Amino acid sequence: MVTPQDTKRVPVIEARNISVTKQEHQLFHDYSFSLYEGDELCITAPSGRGKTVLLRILAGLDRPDSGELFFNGVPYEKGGRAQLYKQLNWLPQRVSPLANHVREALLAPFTLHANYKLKPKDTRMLEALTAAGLPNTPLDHDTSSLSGGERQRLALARALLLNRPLWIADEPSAALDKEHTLACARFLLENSKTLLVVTHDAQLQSQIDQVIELPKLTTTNNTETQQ
Ligand SMILES: Nc1ncnc2c1ncn2[C@@H]1O[C@H](COP(=O)(O)OP(=O)(O)OP(=O)(O)O)[C@@H](O)[C@H]1O
Repeated sequence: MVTPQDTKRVPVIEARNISVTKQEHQLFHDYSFSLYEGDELCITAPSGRGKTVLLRILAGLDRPDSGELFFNGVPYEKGGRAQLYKQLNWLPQRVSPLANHVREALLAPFTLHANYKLKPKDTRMLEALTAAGLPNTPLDHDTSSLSGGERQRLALARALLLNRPLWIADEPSAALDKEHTLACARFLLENSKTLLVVTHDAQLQSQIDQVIELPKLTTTNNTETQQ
């Protein structure tokens, strides 16, 4: 939601007039979107409308067919994407444990040079697991034995350890029950400064400040508009 003050503020993430077609089906036409620092925003829409496609574009992982993306006013193509990657905790829909054991799974991002100095100690990792809803999980626990919901919570613990201000999460509660969904919402809200979530989950939506429905692309008089 854009307020009069927002006209002076620079969005953390801005998509300007993006268009995207997948398999001959246009998902976005001249679509614009802004996320401001401190926003807690949820995007919802019926299945297949393009929520994941949009999120991946905003997260700098895919490119639109046309249009521009900006991070703090800097075009993704001119350094904005690189700046975004330093600030972003990306929580994808399908979580990969990234390693055979919990400790290595949590440490995976810290093997990268950019994160190496932030490598957490065991005590910090155990605290993060507890905060993310996996208490009493040994660090040498085999990740292949984790359920889908436990994998999602492992990804939350990993994100917590990375300690970044901007969180983008795609269906973070997809494999969680009611109780864990509420805990997940609290966790996301407490640990992010700016939060963008895609979800169908009414319970998760109810916890988040703003909910926007992704507009449907309609065709009228040969003119396509995003409503
Ligand atoms: N890489 C791709 N190649 C071809 N088609 C794709 C690709 N990614 C997405 N699509 C198509 O784009 C459409 C939107 O996909 P997307 O995953 O964004 O939907 P969604 O709104 O997130 O749906 P859901 O709620 O079911 O996850 C779908 O029809 C999908 O098949």
